[in-house]
Amino acid sequence: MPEKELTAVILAGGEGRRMGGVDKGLVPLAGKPMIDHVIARLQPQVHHLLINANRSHEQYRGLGWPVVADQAGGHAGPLMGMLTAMRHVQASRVLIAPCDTPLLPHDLVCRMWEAATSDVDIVQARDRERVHPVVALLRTALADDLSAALAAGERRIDRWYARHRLTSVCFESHLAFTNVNHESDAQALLPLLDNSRGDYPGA
Ligand SMILES: Nc1nc2c(ncn2[C@@H]2O[C@H](COP(=O)(O)OP(=O)(O)OP(=O)(O)O)[C@@H](O)[C@H]2O)c(=O)[nH]1
Ligand SMILES: [Mg+2]
Repeated sequence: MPEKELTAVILAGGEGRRMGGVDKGLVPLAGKPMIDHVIARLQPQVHHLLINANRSHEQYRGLGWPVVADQAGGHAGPLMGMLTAMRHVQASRVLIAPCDTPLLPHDLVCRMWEAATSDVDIVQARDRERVHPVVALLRTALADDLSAALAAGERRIDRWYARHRLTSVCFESHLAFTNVNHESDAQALLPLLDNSRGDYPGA
């Protein structure tokens, strides 16, 4: 079981360029903002949620969770969202997830937590085909190291992860990490969204 104060930080700080510059977390999907689907998946699994966004703060706050902007502007990418998350959370680990993966596993947190042994700094999610590094459980004590890496120009998650004690947890369903990058991805997801048990067709 995760420690009492585990927080999930949902990264919604991107520019949504492949969708014409929209605020992806707020794009309507099956009648609610995309990030609401992510919240619905994560809320039962953690103790607190935090939304990391760089615009539309009023709307995000309206969803009922605190909202924090990136520590430094300039759209430095997901690593900057991760740094922001680490700086805002007191606990030793923080769970990170993107705002555009509405089908996250129901057992995400407990499986990631199990893998976060004392000799592991970073747990990332994977399926049988690929890793999903934006779904991760990070040791918050890495904040200074990440801050220095970002200041030195690092923007690649995989390269920063590789400098630390990293492990992966494999989830069976590749659909669980389906993410929305284009308008057509959102359409393709619609039939899967009402399957609340998480055993998706084709999984
Ligand atoms: N905090 C923060 N999060 C970011 C930033 N850039 C991307 N993200 C988040 O990282 C996750 C994965 O990013 P993408 O799927 O590339 O989303 P995006 O950058 O908004 O979209 P594109 O502009 O089309 O690449 C999403 O949850 C984004 O919100 C950033 O500069 N800051
Ligand atoms: Mg991007």
